[in-house]
Amino acid sequence: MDIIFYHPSFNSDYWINTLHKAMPHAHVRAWTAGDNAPADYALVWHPPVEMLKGRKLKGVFALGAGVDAILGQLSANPGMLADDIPLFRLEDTGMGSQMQEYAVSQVLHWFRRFDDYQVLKQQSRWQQLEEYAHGDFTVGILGAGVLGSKVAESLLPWGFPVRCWSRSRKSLPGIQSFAGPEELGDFLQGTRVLINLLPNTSETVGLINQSLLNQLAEHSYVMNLARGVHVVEADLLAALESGKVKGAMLDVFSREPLPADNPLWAHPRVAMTPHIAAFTRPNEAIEFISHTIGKLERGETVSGRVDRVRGY
Ligand SMILES: NC(=O)C1=CN([C@@H]2O[C@H](COP(=O)(O)OP(=O)(O)OC[C@H]3O[C@@H](n4cnc5c(N)ncnc54)[C@H](OP(=O)(O)O)[C@@H]3O)[C@@H](O)[C@H]2O)C=CC1
Ligand SMILES: O=C(O)C(=O)CO
Repeated sequence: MDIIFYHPSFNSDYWINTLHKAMPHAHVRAWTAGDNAPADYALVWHPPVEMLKGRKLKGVFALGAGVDAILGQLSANPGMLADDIPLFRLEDTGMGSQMQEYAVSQVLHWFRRFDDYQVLKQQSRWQQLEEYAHGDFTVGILGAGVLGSKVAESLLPWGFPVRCWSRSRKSLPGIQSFAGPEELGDFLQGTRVLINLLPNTSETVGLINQSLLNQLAEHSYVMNLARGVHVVEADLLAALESGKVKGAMLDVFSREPLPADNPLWAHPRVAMTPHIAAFTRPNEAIEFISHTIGKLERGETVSGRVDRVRGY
C-alpha cells in the first residue's frame, strides 16, 4: 500500500515515521512536485492541485476537521479529484478537548464578569459587581457535530442551560436540541452566549449577521470557533456598539492573518486568538487514519466521509 503525504507546515518526518509504525505494511512518502508515482491514499492539507489531479486513489484524508478549503479547491479545479474517490476528514483527533478548554474557560470568564473587573482594574476601582445567575446565562451552540456536542457536554457540569442548533435533531442528555432553519429563531431566543461550531458551507456563510444577533438575549456574547466567514464583521461591530452584544471572543476571521487595519484589533470588548482553538493532534490523527484505512481495506463501513454536495 502506498500513501502520499502533504501538509504545508506539519513535520512530515514525524508524520511519516509514525504512520509507518501504525501501518508497517504501508509505504508512506512525502509528496513533492512532479511525483506521479502511483498511490492508494493521500493525506493532505491545502494540497497543490497537481498532487491529486488525475490520480486513481482509494481515498483522500483532509488533515483537519473543516474541509471548506479543499472543497473550494475541488470546485475551482474541475478534475482535481474524481467524484468517485472518497474524501475523509478528521473527527475529533484531540480537537474536542481543546474546544472544551476554550469554550468553558471563556464562558466562565464572562459569567464571573472578569471582563468587567478588568475594566474596573484599569480605572483603579475596587468594586464588587452584582453576580450573574446561571439561569440567565443560556449557552447556545451553532453546530452539534463532533466538536459542538463535546463543547455542549462540557458546559453542563457548570450549571448553565445549554442548547444546540443543527440540521438534524440531536439527542444529547441535558441539552435542548433545535433543528433546521425553522427552529433557529427559537434557538436564538434567550441565548446569552452564542458559540459557533458550524462548518463553512453555502448555507452557513454569513449566518451570524444583524438579523441573527438581534434575536439574542440582551447583553449577549459571541464566541466564534469555526470560520471567520460565518460572521458579518460589520454587523458584529454594530451590535457591540449598541450594547446588544456585550463581548466577543474570536478565534477565526474572514481574512487570516487579520489585516492590521481591521477595527476588531482595537475594540475594547473583543478578545482574539489567532486560529488556535484546536489543533490536529498527530498521534490521535494517525490512529484515526490508520484505523479508517484498515476498515476501508476490509470493506467495512467508516465514519468521517465528507458529503461533497452538503459541504461537510
Ligand atoms: N478554530 C479552529 O481551530 C477549528 C475550527 N474548526 C471548525 O469547526 C467546525 C465543526 O467541526 P466538527 O464539529 O468536526 O464538524 P461536524 O461536521 O461534526 O459538525 C457540523 C455540525 O454543523 C451542523 N450543520 C451543518 N450545516 C448546517 C446547517 N445548514 N444548518 C444547521 N446545522 C448545520 C451539522 O448538523 P447535522 O449534525 O444535523 O448534520 C453538525 O451538527 C469545522 O467545520 C471547522 O470549521 C474545527 C477544528 C479547529
Ligand atoms: O481542522 C480545522 O478545521 C481547523 O480549523 C484547524 O486549524
